Formats: sequence, structure tokens, C-alpha cells
Amino acid sequence: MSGFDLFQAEEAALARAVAMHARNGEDSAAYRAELGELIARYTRLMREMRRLIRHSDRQERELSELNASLRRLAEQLDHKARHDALTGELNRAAVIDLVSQHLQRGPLSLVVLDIDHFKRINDSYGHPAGDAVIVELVRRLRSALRAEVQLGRVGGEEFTVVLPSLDLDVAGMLAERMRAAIAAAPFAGAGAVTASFGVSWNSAGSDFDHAYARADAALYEAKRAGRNRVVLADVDA
Ligand SMILES: Nc1nc2c(ncn2[C@@H]2O[C@H](COP(=O)(O)OP(=O)(O)OP(=O)(O)O)[C@@H](O)[C@H]2O)c(=O)[nH]1
Repeated sequence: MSGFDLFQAEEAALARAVAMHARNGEDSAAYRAELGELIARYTRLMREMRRLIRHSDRQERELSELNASLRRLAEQLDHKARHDALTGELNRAAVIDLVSQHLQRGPLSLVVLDIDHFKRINDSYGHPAGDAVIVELVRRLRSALRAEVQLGRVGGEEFTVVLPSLDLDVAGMLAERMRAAIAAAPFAGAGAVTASFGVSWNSAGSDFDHAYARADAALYEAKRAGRNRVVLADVDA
């Protein structure tokens, strides 16, 4: 390091005071002058030290505020990456993760549902009205489910409900309750809306694709049989 000494002036004042103190018989005016210089130097030193400490406190505060907002931003990004912007529910990638994790631990029922003739709704009332139907449909699904049940939008007008450890018949009853909640009353701005449901029960160790394909095949059956109904997939061997 180069030789700049932050306390050069104070060192000099201190050295003079020490020398003055060592000399006998010095007059009091000279003592006072050296003492005055020492007081001035140390006053300045303390002022500088306080300023530096305040500055570093402020920097520390700013740094921790910056850290907190970075953390918040990371959480928001993570939330965005895992949720559907229109409904606020899980998106497809998040559903796949969730189902895969649950299936490693135990059995799971999976409900897949799809709005019936949604293209007609869009064609008749317009895309924004179609979007409003999706939002209202999710509200009705939620009204039929306990708050902690996880639900995702896996396609434009296709949703899944993830029911870990639930038996097929109970999952089927829940699907029926959701179906009824949708069909119960017309949707504002779009009239009657129905949805078809497929439900699969999957043993621990199976994977998302398998669980989804079986529920989707049951959903296809529900569509073929006339829509607005729930079909259960055969229990996996
Ligand atoms: N408004 C809106 N429409 C969407 C969105 N995503 C997909 N769609 C529309 O959903 C419609 C799906 O149509 P289809 O796959 O033919 O199915 P469907 O008309 O619902 O008929 P079925 O499923 O056989 O009962 C298409 O018209 C898509 O444009 C969305 O986010 N908003």
C-alpha cells in the first residue's frame, strides 16, 4: 500500500503534545496551544469517524434492501413461471412437476376436464368472452373443491385437478360435483357452458404421462358419449 496515512495530522498533533508533556518548565500558553491543536484534530477525527460509520450503515441498509427486492423479484419470477396468467392457477409444467412428485410418494387420482364446444363459444361471443368463461369456470371448480386442492390449466380450455391419495370413487364424486357446479347456471355473456371429465387412479411409481393419458382417454369417452359427464378410467392393473 502507498504511504498515505489517514491519521497523519492527528499523529503529528499527538507527537507534539507528547513532546510538550515531556519538557519541563514549558509555559502554559504553549501547553494550551498544543492542547488546542490536539482537541481540534481529535474533534475532526471523531466527526470523520461518525460520518464513515453513518455512511457504512446506510450502505449496509441499502444492500439489505436490495437483497430483499432481489428475493421478491426471484419469487415473482418463480410464481410467473409456474402459474397461468389468465386464471392464476398452476400451468402445465407445474402440474407435471407436482403430479410426478406425488406419484413418487404414493397413489394419486387425476381429473382432466375440457370445456365442451368451446370453439363455438369463442365463435359466437368472441375471444374475450371465451377468456371470461375460462375465469368463471375456474371459479366454479374452486367453489366445488377444498381450498388446498391443487388445480392447473394444462391447455387452452383443458384443466387438471390433482388429488393425491384419493380413491377413484371419491375422485369421481368430486368430478361430478365440479361438473354440476359448471352446468348449474348460465355464464354471464356466454349462456350455458358444460365440461366433460375423465378421471384416472394411479398407483405409486407410475408417471405423469401414464396418469394423464388414462384420464384423457376417459375424457375422450365422456365427449363421445355426449359431453357434460364424468367417465372413470378402469383401475390400472
Ligand atoms: N378464448 C380463448 N379460447 C381459447 C384459449 N385457448 C384455446 N382456445 C380455443 O379453444 C377452442 C378449442 O376448440 P376445440 O379443440 O375444437 O374443442 P371444442 O370446441 O371445445 O370441442 P370439444 O372439446 O370437442 O367439446 C379453440 O377454438 C381455441 O382457439 C384461450 O386462452 N382463450
